[in-house]
Amino acid sequence: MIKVGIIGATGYAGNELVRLLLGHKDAEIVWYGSRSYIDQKYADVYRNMFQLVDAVCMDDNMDELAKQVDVIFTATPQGLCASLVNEEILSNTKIVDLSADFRLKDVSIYEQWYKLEHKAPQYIDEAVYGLCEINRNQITKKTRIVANPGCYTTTSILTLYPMVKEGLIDPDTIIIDAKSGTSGAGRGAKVANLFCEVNESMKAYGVGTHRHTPEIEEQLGYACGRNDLKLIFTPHLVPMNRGILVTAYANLAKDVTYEEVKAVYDKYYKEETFVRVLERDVCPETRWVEGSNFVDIGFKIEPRTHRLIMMGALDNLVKGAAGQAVQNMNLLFGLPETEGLMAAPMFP
Ligand SMILES: NC(=O)C1=CN([C@@H]2O[C@H](COP(=O)(O)OP(=O)(O)OC[C@H]3O[C@@H](n4cnc5c(N)ncnc54)[C@H](OP(=O)(O)O)[C@@H]3O)[C@@H](O)[C@H]2O)C=CC1
Ligand SMILES: CC(=O)N[C@@H](CCC(=O)OP(=O)(O)O)C(=O)O
Repeated sequence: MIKVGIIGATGYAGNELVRLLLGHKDAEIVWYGSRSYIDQKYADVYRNMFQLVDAVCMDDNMDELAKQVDVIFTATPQGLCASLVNEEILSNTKIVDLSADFRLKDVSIYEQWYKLEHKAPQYIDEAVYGLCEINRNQITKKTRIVANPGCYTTTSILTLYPMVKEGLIDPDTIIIDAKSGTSGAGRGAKVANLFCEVNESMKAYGVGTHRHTPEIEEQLGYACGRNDLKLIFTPHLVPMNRGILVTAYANLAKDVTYEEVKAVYDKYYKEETFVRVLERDVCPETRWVEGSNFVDIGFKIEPRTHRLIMMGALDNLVKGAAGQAVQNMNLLFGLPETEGLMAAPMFP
């Protein structure tokens, strides 16, 4: 049994980790970390766990936790994991960090976009960017830190990656329009996320400045061998609980047919359990992936403007956070990658 500790178990991503790990046959949660609910029963914070979880919440003492568990998930705000991690911890356990602390390889870009001083830059190089479908060979029993990609970035990169990698689109013309449900903003109380502020409305935010922009640029830059790739990423907040929908646009680099584009997507994803390339003219919808670890992808060639329109949908709390983190844990311990993750999407 893999012993698991979760720092940030009382957040939305943390609760989703708990839900998924309860159904995992090789993992046992032994530490429900919290800042605000220490000594309170976890099931009193999240009543969906009534009679399923007896444990009380513990503090975020990562040094102590590292001695007790095989893997720690940090589902905490940006900067916290980097401020806690040290060599002794990493000699005792593995870390899957759901925040962005180890995602960007250039610390100055992290500090510029996150407006935070990075407290552990010495671990950035060894951390593996845990986008499993692309980097699974780098995630092994020897890996100590996995930087779990974010929700917008997972959707955007998986949707665009084959097209960029195979040169079907001009990467300098990429525009990503993304939409997220409100759980993407976390459970913490913020006026902007109150019911009346979000319900019956939609808005763009972080326009031209959203911190996921350099993460997508870096990863798609690797795909086309460029370290200067720039693109436009515009997120929107929509009044639903879960889900990310990405619609991405780019100029075609050459004339292509539907069959040629489909063949490229199939080349990368036909064998991937969690990436579903949809049938011709079917557009992904968040409702068809909700509660699951699937990413649905569709596309349309737009001949009038010689562009390709690429679409992707996933559940921000599952493939966009906790599900991908469990997928990474499975890889770290040599388990079947799909263990604990094969629940079908729920509907309605
Ligand atoms: N929500 C999403 O869709 C996604 C989230 N992520 C990332 O996952 C991480 C968690 O996000 P999310 O669950 O939404 O956030 P929440 O705000 O819902 O939860 C944050 C968690 O971190 C804990 N926490 C906050 N501050 C501290 C601190 N100083 N020390 C210890 N624990 C602390 C909170 O504890 P308590 O409640 O007890 O105070 C809570 O458990 C973030 O880095 C986020 O960017 C990534 C992809 C998607
Ligand atoms: C709707 C909403 O507010 N979403 C969050 C991003 C989700 C997230 O969790 O961020 P990471 O992927 O960086 O971990 C935001 O835009 O800041």
